[in-house]
Formats: sequence, structure tokens, C-alpha cells
Amino acid sequence: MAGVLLWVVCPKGNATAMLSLIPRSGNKPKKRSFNGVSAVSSAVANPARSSEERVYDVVLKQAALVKEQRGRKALDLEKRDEKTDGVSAWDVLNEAYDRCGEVCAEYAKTFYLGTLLMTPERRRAVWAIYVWCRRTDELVDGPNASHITPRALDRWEKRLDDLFEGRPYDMLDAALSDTVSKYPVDIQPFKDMIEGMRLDLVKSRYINFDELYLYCYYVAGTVGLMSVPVMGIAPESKSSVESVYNAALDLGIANQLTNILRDVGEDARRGRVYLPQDELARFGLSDDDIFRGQVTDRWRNFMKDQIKRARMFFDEAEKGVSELNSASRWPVWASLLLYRQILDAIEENDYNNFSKRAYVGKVKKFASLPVAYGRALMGTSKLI
Ligand SMILES: CC(C)=CCC/C(C)=C/CC/C(C)=C/CC/C(C)=C/[C@@H]1[C@@H](COP(=O)(O)OP(=O)(O)O)[C@]1(C)CC/C=C(\C)CC/C=C(\C)CCC=C(C)C
Ligand SMILES: [Mn+2]
Repeated sequence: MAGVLLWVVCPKGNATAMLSLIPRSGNKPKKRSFNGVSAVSSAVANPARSSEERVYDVVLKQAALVKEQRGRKALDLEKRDEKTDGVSAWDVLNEAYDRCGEVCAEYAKTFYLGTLLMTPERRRAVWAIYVWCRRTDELVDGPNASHITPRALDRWEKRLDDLFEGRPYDMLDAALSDTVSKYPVDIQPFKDMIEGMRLDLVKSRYINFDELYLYCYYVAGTVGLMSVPVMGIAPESKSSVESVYNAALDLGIANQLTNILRDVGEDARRGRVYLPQDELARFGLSDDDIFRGQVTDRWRNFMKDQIKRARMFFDEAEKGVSELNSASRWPVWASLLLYRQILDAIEENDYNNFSKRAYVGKVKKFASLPVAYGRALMGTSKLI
């Protein structure tokens, strides 16, 4: 019966159909300059479109969806509150969202606290997205990761298609199914995250930043694109929707680059090097140096460069946070400030990310929360 109820509570998705109506755009992302050359290095070497340009197409599509949705009314759940065996669809859905909240509170306490400032509707929608992302990551990083095959990811993607069409497979999917029916959330970033997990199964080296950028978009930039339609853009914002999405994308990229820099040693022990091979070579380094795990001056200089680039993405992201709905800003500021401090911690560890985990202590963490709150109170800037 639960299965039937889950089906009933989630109406047909509409975002996918809308996507095909949006023309492809040739718009180019802003050119980032990093040490005098484009931050996406192979864009220079390779006359074909860079990863950044390809990802920007997704940004434009997501922004177009938001524009379509503006002015449309949210679905009226009350109208679907018909009882079956004394249990209403409303009850089941509430329980599903509560479960998402519990998972979120368990795995990401600070972020969970931040979401409590959001409106109840938005908060539970963000939880549903969080839970889907966490489950997707667990497929390749969780206890059963060694059994995960590309076919298992194909099945996970089929489940995603189904939930977007209002046919959730389980309770947690039902919450997301409801969320995507209410907010202009497109399926593409979700599919792209699965693509990132597929990549992780077969790829353990990145020849240049262009390749790494695409990976970071898949596993983390996508989170920004999924979240903005739910968090909402401030009605008083004068910025273009595209620029806000771009900032959200940048926050995901910045977070993932930081993750990568923090986890160099841990990843190396799994045979993985998520650092651009051409940049390592430019600093006279190779995989062997990483497996050896010695902090040398070459390594320090290389790391300084990598940290500089990650900070550049955080700086770009910052410009967009104030354009979000005021109630959504605090958790975003909090996560931005906390994550960025991991880069400071790597520096404090004298760039030893082989055997020392960069960690932001509780005191610093808590000190960031009022700072985040203060920034969240500030009004919108003008991001074009
Ligand atoms: C305009 C503007 C700036 C808007 C804000 C947009 C926004 C909310 C961006 C969120 C960016 C964000 C938190 C990205 C997540 C990056 C991340 C850490 C990805 C991890 C991937 C895989 O990493 P890896 O396996 O190498 O590392 P682990 O050892 O496993 O950590 C992920 C684990 C992918 C899965 C992601 C999540 C579980 C997080 C999902 C989070 C949300 C849906 C909520 C985002 C909202 C806020 C407020 C942070
Ligand atoms: Mn992971």
C-alpha cells in the first residue's frame, strides 16, 4: 500500500519536458585568469569547447527554468489529502521529509542547523536533495562501494527518471519527487552527479584542470545548481539569474577543490590523484612524489598555487550568496566560510596533506556562525 501512496503523492514531473524547449546557447562563461593563463588550462591548448563552456550551457538551462517558474503557484498539497486505510498521502509525505531531516541532522549537523532558519517548505526540500546526494555518493564511497558497477549506477539513474516522473521507489525518493514537482529543479544536474560517480569508477588521473573542472562540476557544482531553485533568489535581487547560478556552481567547484586538496594523502592510498598532471609536472612533481608523501619546497609551491585557485572560486561564489532569499543565505555563508577555512588549515599544517588531516576546530567553527549570520543580514549586491 505504501508504494501506491508514494505514487499518489507525487505528480508528474515537468522540468524535463521544459528543458527540451530551451534553445542551446553559445554564451561563454567569464574567462578566469589564474597566474596569467586561463584557470581552465586546456581551453587554451584545445580549440574545442572547454569544460567550463560546456558546463555553462547547463547553467543557462537551469536559469531558464527558474525564469519560467517565477509567478507559477506552488502545488496545493491539501487537495491531494485523500485517505487510504486511515493514512493520507500528506502523512506519508511528511514522514518521508522528516526522515530526510533526520539523515541530514546525522551527517551534516551544522548545515542542518542552518536549514532551520529557512521556511519549512524550503528546508525540507533542501533536506530531500541533500539525502539524494548523500545516497548517490554512498554508492561509490560507502560500505558496499566495492560491489558497485556501472550497471548499478544505470539502475540508480532509472530510479531518478522514475522519481522525476512521479514514481518514487522508496520514501526518501518520494520526498525528492515531491520537491522536484514544486520547484523548478531540473533533472540534468542529478544525472550529471551520477555521471561523476561513473567517472570515479574508471578514472583515477586528470591530465589537466579542464578535466578536473568537469569532474568537480559533476560531483559538486551540480549541488549548487540543484539547490538554488529551492533556496530561491531574493525578489529584490538585481542580478541576472544566470550569474546567481554561476556563483552557485562556483561554490560547488570551490568545495570540491578544497576536498581534493585536503584528501591528497587519503586518495593516494586508494591509488587516486585528483590533481592536474600537467600542473604537477610544471612544478617538477609526479605521482611518485605524491605516493612518497614528502613535503618539499616544490610541493609547498604547488600547493600554494592550488589553494590560490580554490580561493578564487570561493571569491566568485561569495558574490552570489547575497542574491539568494534572505532566509537561505545563512546556511550558505556558514558552509562557505567553514569550507574555506580548510584551506587555511592546510597552510597551518605546512602543506602536509599527506598524513595530517586539515581540520577546522570547534571554536573556529562556532566563531564562523555569527559571522555567517552577519553576512546573511546584508542586502543584495549587484552581480551582473
Ligand atoms: C549563489 C550561491 C553561492 C548559492 C549556493 C549554492 C549551494 C547551496 C552550493 C552548495 C555547494 C556544496 C555544498 C557542494 C557540495 C560539494 C561536495 C563536498 C561534494 C561532495 C562530493 C564527493 O566528494 P568526495 O567523495 O571526494 O568526498 P567525501 O569524502 O565523500 O566527502 C560529495 C560528497 C557529493 C555529495 C554532496 C553532498 C552530500 C552535499 C549535498 C548538499 C546539499 C544538497 C545542500 C547544499 C546546501 C548548503 C547550504 C551547503
Ligand atoms: Mn564521497
